[in-house]
Amino acid sequence: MSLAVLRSLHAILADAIDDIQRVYTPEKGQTPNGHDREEPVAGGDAASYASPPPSPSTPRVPLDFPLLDAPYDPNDPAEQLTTHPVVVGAINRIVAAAGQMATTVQAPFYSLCDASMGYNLPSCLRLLEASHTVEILREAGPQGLHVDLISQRNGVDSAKLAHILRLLATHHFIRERSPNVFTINRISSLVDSGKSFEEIKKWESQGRPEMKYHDTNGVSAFVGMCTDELFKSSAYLTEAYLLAGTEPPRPPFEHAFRTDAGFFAWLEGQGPSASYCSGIADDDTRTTTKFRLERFGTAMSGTGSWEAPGAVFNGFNWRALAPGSIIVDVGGGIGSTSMLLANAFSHSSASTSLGPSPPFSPRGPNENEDLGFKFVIQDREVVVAMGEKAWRAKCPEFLDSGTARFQVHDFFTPQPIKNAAVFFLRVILHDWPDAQARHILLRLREAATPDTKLVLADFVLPLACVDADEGEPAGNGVLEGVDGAESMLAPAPLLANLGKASANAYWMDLTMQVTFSAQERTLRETTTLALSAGWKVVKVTHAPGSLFGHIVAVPVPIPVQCRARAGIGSASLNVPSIPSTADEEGIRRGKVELAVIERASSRCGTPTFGSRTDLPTMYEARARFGGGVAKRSRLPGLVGRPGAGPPPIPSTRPSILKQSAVITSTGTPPLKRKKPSPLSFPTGGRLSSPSPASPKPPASPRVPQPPPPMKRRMSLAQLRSPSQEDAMSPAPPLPRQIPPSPMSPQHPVPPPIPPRSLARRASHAHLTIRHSPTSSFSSAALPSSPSLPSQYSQQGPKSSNPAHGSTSSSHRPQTLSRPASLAQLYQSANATSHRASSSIPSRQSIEVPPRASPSLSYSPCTPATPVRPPTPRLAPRRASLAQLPPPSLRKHSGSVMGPPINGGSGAGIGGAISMVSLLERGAALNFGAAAEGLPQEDGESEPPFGGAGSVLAAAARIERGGVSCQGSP
Ligand SMILES: C[S@@+](CC[C@H](N)C(=O)[O-])C[C@H]1O[C@@H](n2cnc3c(N)ncnc32)[C@H](O)[C@@H]1O
Repeated sequence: MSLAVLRSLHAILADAIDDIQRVYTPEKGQTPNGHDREEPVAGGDAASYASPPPSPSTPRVPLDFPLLDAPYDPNDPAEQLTTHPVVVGAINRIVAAAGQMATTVQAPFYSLCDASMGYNLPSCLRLLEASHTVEILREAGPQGLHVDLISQRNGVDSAKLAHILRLLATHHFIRERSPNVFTINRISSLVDSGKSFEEIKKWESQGRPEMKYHDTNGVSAFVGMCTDELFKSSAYLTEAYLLAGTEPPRPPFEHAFRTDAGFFAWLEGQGPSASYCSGIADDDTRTTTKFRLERFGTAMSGTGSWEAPGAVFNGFNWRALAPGSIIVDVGGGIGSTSMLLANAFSHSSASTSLGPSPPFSPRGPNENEDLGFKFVIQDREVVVAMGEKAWRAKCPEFLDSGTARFQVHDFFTPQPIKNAAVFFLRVILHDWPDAQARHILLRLREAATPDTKLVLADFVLPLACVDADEGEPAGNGVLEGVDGAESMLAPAPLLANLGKASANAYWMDLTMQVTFSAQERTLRETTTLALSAGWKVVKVTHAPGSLFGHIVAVPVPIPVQCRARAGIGSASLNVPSIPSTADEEGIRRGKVELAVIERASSRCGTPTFGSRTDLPTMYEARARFGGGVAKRSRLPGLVGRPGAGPPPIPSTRPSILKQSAVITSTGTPPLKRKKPSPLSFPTGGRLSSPSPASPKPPASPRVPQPPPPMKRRMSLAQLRSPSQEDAMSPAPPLPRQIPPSPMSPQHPVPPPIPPRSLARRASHAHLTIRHSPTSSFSSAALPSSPSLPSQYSQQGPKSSNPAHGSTSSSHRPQTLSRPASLAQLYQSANATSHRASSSIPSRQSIEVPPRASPSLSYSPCTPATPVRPPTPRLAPRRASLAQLPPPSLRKHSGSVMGPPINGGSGAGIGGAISMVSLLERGAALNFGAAAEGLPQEDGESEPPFGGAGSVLAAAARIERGGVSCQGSP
């Protein structure tokens, strides 16, 4: 069965690559969408402005997919095509299938290593960003820079830096172009602030390191923040939830940074200083909370892009509202979403003041449309002041005309607007634990009329399995009648949530947990939560390619027990916010809730996760209708070029695939039809969600067109492009001969690939030495030079019997731990893969090491790779893990395990726990000495985290200050 699954995954990969190729090299006369080139018909439905007409900057085809080895260029037409919906869908399937495939075949222990030692990845990434190595490499140009020269500039020890950069290169974040010479690539170039290295150093010397992030797209700040305070916070998950025993648990962040001030209060300077780590000068501005606060603000500047462009318009049928309806933007921040809606549905006289128009003819709903909606944007005082200022500067007409107004309001207190048509909450609930979130919803329910709608905009986490009982009694019925609930992202054998392709939403979920004790929610969770506060969810909408959803709910009676639990009397809903239940438990719970709110209250003046920090320009507002271009990127050196069009924002990964209500290939019967939604809005409005029956959207390579939402589990075959083509890009298929799997015997023999290709992940590395059992050859005799001597080039006998390679441990291929050589192979494999384009290595390319041969199977270096003469040196052979008995593992784990090699998962940091901080502080060196002076953990001195194993106990000693390293995150 497993092989069958692998073949299915392989077919998904091949098919997805075909899809991409069709977009990048469409047939003559077609746009990359596969549409005939024609002007879209001006019309009234969503599809008509879902895609603007092709602009002069329409990419010329054929194109090739962007190179991993070249810097990211958002203005590159090939890069822009990556947001094409067919490409997005294909990418998702590739990421999901490849991730699942790798995890299926990889030795389980290595998967564990990838996850539990993956903490090295954010660590190295942080150093890359903080040492401004990306800027140094950008300035060095495409030839790259030797690590010694990088070291001379950024001051990081050259020998250490080489290994750090190599780990990053092994994970494809940078490139080792030749031995110890590194360049940036498509990924690391995103971290480029665009500032010159000298400039950054000058700011650092002036105590203004945050200047590096000013006027950037926020990626370098985001990476800095994630790999610093958020990474360290996550390491304390176990302390917070298991060992500390506090009720409710304090967020892991507070354990990591030894503060109870709350994340934002701490950022704002309350609580202990962040820079008391030994070895770091107290006045090093790079570790102060001021620096981190500034960095946070910049990091958040791009989070509006979580929401797929145009999603707010398709997430709710705004046109079904009565003219003059009142829309309350609860916790609306500076009112960015209201601004978009006001532009669309209220008098648009302000639009001229919003900046330049996009280069295509706008046909957004703001044209000739004035439904006279009124907007009330509620937030905390300090935010309201910021919002008013921003609107005054950009579109005072809306304020002057009364179309929009700001209102200071604490959403934990009774809602003052009693006649709202819509309460709109964008990324509010994800900031709060359930109790507080329920409280917010109850306050809105109190003020709702029978016709009031609640619209929640947040990530909607899918389950990792099929939600088979949705809507059925066994599933407790919460999803019964929820329009759109039956979506799933992928059929078997892929995970229902598209696995690794959806990772980002789950990263975000845990980030909300570790910083605020908050969370993203599944639809089931949100529906249950809403129901407990008197709201029945009736509809959920996702934009294609996004897990960010819009959830619509209508008022229903509040369950009695929820009124009691929340302190809401049965006679009146308008009650104090503290639970008034007389019993002790009620009082205790009330105090706990207040404590959570107080701890979190400091965030109210600060941009928080998901908040938009800029008002949209008219350009962006209109582009959002187009669904493809949202924000003018400020990527350094690459964007903002005169005349350059706006780059697309990177789309949120996951793609919702097209609906297909048929029996799946796995035999799943069609689920029964849901009851009609209680939302009785008339359909056919211009902003209604696209349906399969909608006219086909016009072609545009620049602005992706949304496929209809998928509602049913589909068969594997339907997952493939034809289903998407039906919906959005009816490209006449290329001669679509889906090749048989290259693994199958019938598959045509692909071009030969040199035997040195990294075709098989042998034990530990892709390096295999063929040696004779009788030979005394061992890696000890190998040169340790980063490059291989040419005489070691592929002279050895060809593998003839793959089985030979794995017969017994004594005949196992021996593996080497020579990072430079590994990198060299990586490079050659890279070259190979480029040559081979998208072909998947065939069996012919899989070199299973045979039994021994005294020769190495390496081929010569590519001409581009400078080869240094070998420096023979004794190199201890890294034993195959399988050869080592468990005690060796324990004793010599450091020498057994190599760094995770590509092909494994992303950096799982969940397992890092307190190890991280210990290693980070170098505290392990001092455990013994420090522990001597400490009281025993026998009750006399209680360990801070309730006692633990040795590492945790050591961590506890550090916490008590008993260890000489006073490290701090
Ligand atoms: C993640 S932001 C979302 C802002 C806005 N909805 C958006 O989409 O950009 C959360 C917002 O909740 C606001 N907030 C936090 N606590 C609040 C409270 N007790 N009452 C009202 N607003 C609050 C914050 O000030 C912040 O603007």
